[in-house]
Amino acid sequence: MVGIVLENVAKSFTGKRVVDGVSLDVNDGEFVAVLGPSGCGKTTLLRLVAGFETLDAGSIRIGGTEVSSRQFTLPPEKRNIGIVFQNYALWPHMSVAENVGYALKINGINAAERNRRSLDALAAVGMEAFGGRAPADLSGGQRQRVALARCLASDPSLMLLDEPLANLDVHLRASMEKEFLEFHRRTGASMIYITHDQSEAMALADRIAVMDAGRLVQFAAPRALYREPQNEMVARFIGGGMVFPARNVEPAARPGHAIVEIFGTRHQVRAKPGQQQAPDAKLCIHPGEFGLAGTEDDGFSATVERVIYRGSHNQIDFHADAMPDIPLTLHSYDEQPLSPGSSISVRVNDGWVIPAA
Ligand SMILES: Nc1ncnc2c1ncn2[C@@H]1O[C@H](COP(=O)(O)OP(=O)(O)OP(=O)(O)O)[C@@H](O)[C@H]1O
Repeated sequence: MVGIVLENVAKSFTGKRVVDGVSLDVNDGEFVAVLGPSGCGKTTLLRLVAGFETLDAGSIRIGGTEVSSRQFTLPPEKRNIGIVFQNYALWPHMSVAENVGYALKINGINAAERNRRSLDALAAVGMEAFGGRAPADLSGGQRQRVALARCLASDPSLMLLDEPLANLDVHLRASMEKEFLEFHRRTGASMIYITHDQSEAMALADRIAVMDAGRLVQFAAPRALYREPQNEMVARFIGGGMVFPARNVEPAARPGHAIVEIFGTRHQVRAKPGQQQAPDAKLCIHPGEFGLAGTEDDGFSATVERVIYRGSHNQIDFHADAMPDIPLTLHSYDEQPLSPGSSISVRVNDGWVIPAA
């Protein structure tokens, strides 16, 4: 187990900054997901940590030892890291067991020991019966398990995973998520897991690093990212957050709260401690945080645009009558029949004032 420290890491390709001053501190044994839209620099960051790319600026330390700087790059094979890619990268001409034992062979580990460690690793991912098969005769999920076993066999202190579930169908992804958590618990290795799927990141990671255009925008536990996004991009990216204007922000008597005007009505929402009075702010609310107001509640007037049955709830798309251009959504658990054009009153159960930039 080792911690990883990235300090002001930068990388450009053909003059374009792809990773722009990223500092990140991954604790010993921590599971960190790196999340962000396509092209934001996630894979490049991972390749820098792995040692496949050289740094333009900054430094990377693994377990207290500097492995990359502007002047120096320790080669990947000397970093004691395991890497799992989305395309598994299994050798097609080798059996499953040979694939798992290959790195051990390269490292000069004798056949008996190699065999034992390969079998143990295959057993850990429930694939002990498949050692003699060719990778081509396995399903996608099984291949990904073999790729995990291969990592496990070489007993890395740090694992780098680049969208390892991207090629799997939705059911397999859910079962592989469990597999990763079990794998993490079992090995105690530090993990850096790249994904653009926020629900996957939320389900797996201790902390999530959200990247946008090469920069690290927020690094926090999933709950903190969801509840307290630091800017608009994170607010929208995580959990379908809606961002819209609030007016006349006043600090509330309750610490960590503020009273704001939302579509003409006053509501108490969460805010950073020390939130100042302000004429305007941006607010983040998730669909589950609005509710249909009862007669005794204060709500803002709105109009239903469409109702979608989602099994566990109805998704109600609507707009506030005060600002009809902003599309809003709430989840309703009542059986109350609503149809497009209905007038409703909407309660604000929770919300977050996005800190001013
Ligand atoms: N070797 C390279 N040469 C030139 N440009 C590159 C190279 N590698 C990556 N890029 C560019 O750097 C940017 C970031 O790429 P990167 O693969 O790191 O993003 P990503 O966040 O992993 O994207 P995705 O989720 O789509 O895989 C992209 O614009 C990409 O085209």
